[in-house]
Amino acid sequence: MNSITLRFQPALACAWRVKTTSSSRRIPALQLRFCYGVSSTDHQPPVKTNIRHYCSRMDQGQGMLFRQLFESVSSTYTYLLADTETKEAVLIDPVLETVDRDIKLIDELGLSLKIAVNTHCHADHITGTGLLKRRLFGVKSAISKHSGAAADILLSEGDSVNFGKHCLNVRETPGHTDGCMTLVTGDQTMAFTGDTLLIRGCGRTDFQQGCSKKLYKSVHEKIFTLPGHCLIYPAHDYKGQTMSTVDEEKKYNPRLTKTLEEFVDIMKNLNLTRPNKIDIAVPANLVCGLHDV
Ligand SMILES: N[C@@H](CCC(=O)N[C@@H](CSS)C(=O)NCC(=O)O)C(=O)O
Ligand SMILES: [Fe+2]
Repeated sequence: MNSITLRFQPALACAWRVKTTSSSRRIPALQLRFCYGVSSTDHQPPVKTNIRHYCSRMDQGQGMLFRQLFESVSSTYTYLLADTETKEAVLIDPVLETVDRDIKLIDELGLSLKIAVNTHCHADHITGTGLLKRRLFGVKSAISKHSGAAADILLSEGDSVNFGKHCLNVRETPGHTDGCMTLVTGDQTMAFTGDTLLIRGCGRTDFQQGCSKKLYKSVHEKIFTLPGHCLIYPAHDYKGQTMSTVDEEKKYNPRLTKTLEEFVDIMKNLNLTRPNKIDIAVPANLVCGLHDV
């Protein structure tokens, strides 16, 4: 019997589990992932495991809706945030292939998507931003002004993305790319770190404008200075982990706990393969993803 896990996580609960007798059973519009997932230790090839770290977030009575969504081909997290009163919503890092899922959820929840924001110009997948703008009236795209990409809103340090009474504050965190940003909720309880800080890892620095020294400085000065309890939500996870905290990463991140010199050396020797889609994703993402859609 296969166990499949819905990677669509409501704010108050952990992941839902569904038992089925067939691996081909389909549940439309929700992301399914087999319990036998992919995991690896740092720098090691993936191995099969049934380990899952589920995401949970206590309702803090602040009137903010939050959903973490997963795209399994590129292992990308997309985040939906909204003001529960005004219904204004923001999507962080939407993926082209999951735009239908995102629109369906936005409709079901009665939300009005205002802004689709990318934490950086992604190299491994095409952003869903351009298609969302075509499909939903009034949506604006946003990205860092240092990314070199076109968007309706070009963000820089100290800017904020507002939705209802909530906001995301921009912290520039270059290193993986020049235009990487970390988006921090107004109350500093959540940080969307893109590829700058991954759970127990970090973004690679061997292409685009990658620079390991810059990344180290960004993490230490702009992320590790947030409150220790601040939740970390990255753009990717390849091991089934869904969230972390500033304190946890300061203590256990196998790369960022090292000295700068050791970190630079680790990053030089990652020996990762080039992302499969880099040659189509980067040019597409420089024009909001609307590249031969
Ligand atoms: N194999 C994947 C690409 C995986 C990869 O390179 N991930 C990036 C983030 S997407 S730009 C990364 O920074 N990884 C860091 C790490 O330590 O894994 C593909 O072909 O798409
Ligand atoms: Fe990236």
